Formats: sequence, structure tokens, C-alpha cells
Amino acid sequence: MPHSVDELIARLPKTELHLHIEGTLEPELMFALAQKNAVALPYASVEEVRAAYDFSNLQSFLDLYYAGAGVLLTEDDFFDLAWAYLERAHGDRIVHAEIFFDPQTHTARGVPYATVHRGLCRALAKAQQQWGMSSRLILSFLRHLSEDDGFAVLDEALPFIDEIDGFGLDSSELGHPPEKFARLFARCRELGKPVVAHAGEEGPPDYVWQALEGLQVCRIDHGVRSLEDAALVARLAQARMPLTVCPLSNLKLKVVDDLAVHPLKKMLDAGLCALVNSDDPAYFGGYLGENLLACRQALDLSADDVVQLVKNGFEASWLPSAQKACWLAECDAVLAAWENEA
Ligand code: HPA
Ligand SMILES: [Zn+2]
Repeated sequence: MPHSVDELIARLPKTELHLHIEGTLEPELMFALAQKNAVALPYASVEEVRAAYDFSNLQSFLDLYYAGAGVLLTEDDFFDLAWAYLERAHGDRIVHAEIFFDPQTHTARGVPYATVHRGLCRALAKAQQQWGMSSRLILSFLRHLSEDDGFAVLDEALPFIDEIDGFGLDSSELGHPPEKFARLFARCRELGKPVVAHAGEEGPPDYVWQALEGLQVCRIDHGVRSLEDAALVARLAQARMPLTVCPLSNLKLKVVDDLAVHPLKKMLDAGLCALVNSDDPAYFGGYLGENLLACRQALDLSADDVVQLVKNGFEASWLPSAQKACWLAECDAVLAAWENEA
């Protein structure tokens, strides 16, 4: 018999705030696009691709992730990628998604910025129209590249700036601290956009401090290593700074050895605004629902823990406050109905 908290997880309206759209490329679509676009893949079958998803750290994943993204060439490819994700998200009862994309991965291969942007926006608009799913688009800079490279892609994106809701920072963390991008992020903030950054996934707590103070982020992506610094935890808790935690990602990339020792519950207990996300679900073996179910089981989360995590997602989102209030009330209503049945 399924655990009843799992039923509550399925019913709650949810957000996804840490999702790399290139990380939703399932092997089946990778193969289909490779064939259509005549792009050679170093794998003979879908099974061989899946078998290669055995990572030792962040970099070993990124090498495959960037290679896989090489099959994406046309506007329709980006639409198909995003639409496949949005259908799954709708199935997980995600009602609001804030999605990262990595334009430098594509412009470096000669794909125009406009091609990427238009394909993704068309899928997001269709999800809004078909299901009322709201979304935001976050342009994420690759931190293993130079700040000047980031400025160049920002220039290419400027004609579309009204459809870009914020900026992020991802890719290889160690050796590429947030302060490397202080001028670029200042420019993004001058454009009136919120900024976020991956920090404290593999990098030390000092990188989280730099993201807060140097980049002035409004969310930390991952941030699990923040717990190593008590003063940082106090600062994050006091500010209700959201931390977009990705448990199955942390397991697959060996940030934690076992989900049972994942710090998610400790983060909640420390008063942090932690929430659960899926990061790169095609590579890490689970979408949002599966991340929540795996944590519920491994960490013995209660119904209250689950509702807190899901509510933190709405609180951390860039929805207008009236819409946040509606979804928070809906969470309470779903919880009350579930409790009445028990
Ligand atoms: O988890 C991640 N960390 C850093 N960069 C990334 N790019 C995609 N996923 C990730
Ligand atoms: Zn990420």
C-alpha cells in the first residue's frame, strides 16, 4: 500500500525553481534529434546512454550534459525539449516553473540565441494557455567561461530582455567563485532583473557568502554546504533566503553518499527556506515528484515537513504576492482535505 504522505505529495500544487531545461533531455529524444539533425553520438543505443549516467562528481556529469545538448539545433528542437518537460511537470502537479537555460552551450556551436529563446518561449506560452501553468525564464551564465563571454551572450539576449525574467550562474563550481562575475551580475541587476547563483553545491560556504554579498542574489541554488558555517546559516535563516535543494542530483553527483544523510531535514529544522527541485532530471533519475517521494522515505518526512517544503517553493518564487497567497491557501486546503480522510 502506498504511504499516505506520498498521496499528499501527489495532490499538492507545486513549484519547480531549479531546473536546467537542457537537463531534461531524455535519451530517447537525444537519439531522435541526433538522427534528424545528423549529429553523431558516441553511443549505440538509448540503453548505452543511460548506462553512461554513472557520475563521480559535478564535472563528470557536465561533460555528458554538454555533449548531449549538441543534438539541439532548431527552434523546434528547443520547443520539443521544453514541451516534453512541461508535460511531465504538469503530471507532477507543478503549477509554476522557473526554468534555467544555458545559451552559451548553444551559441558556441553556432546556434543563434534567438533560435533557443523562441523555441523555449513558445513551449512556455503553450503551457500557460493549455493548463494555466505560469513560468519564468532564467538565463544562466556558464561560470567555467570568462566574464567577457557572459557579457557577449548578454548582448545577444538584449533584444529579448522583456521575456527574460532573471539571470543565474551554473556549470563547474570549484575554481570559479561568484566574485568572478561581479561586474556581469551588477549589469544584470541594473537591467532590473533578479539574480540567482549556484553556490555551495561542491564549493565552500565562502562561495555562498560571495553570492549573497558580491552578486546580491535573491536565491541560492543548492547551498547544501552552507550548514558548515553557523554564521552563514544564521544569516540565511534571518533573511529567509531560499535554497533550491536538489536531493537526487546531490546523490548522483556524490555530494552526499546516501539520501538518508542528506541535510534537507536539518536545513528545515534550522529555519532555512529550503525547497526541493529536480535540477537535471533526465540525468539524475527523477523529476520533482520522485525527488519528494525519495526524500519522504529516506528522511522520514512528515506531512508538515512536506507542506513546508512545498510552501517554501511558492514563497521563493517570483510570482506576484497575490498569486503566492492563492497557492499557499490551496496548499492548506489540500492538507486539510487529506487530514480529514485519514
Ligand atoms: O547541478 C548543477 N550544477 C552546476 N551546473 C549545472 N548545470 C546543470 N546542472 C548543474
Ligand atoms: Zn543546477
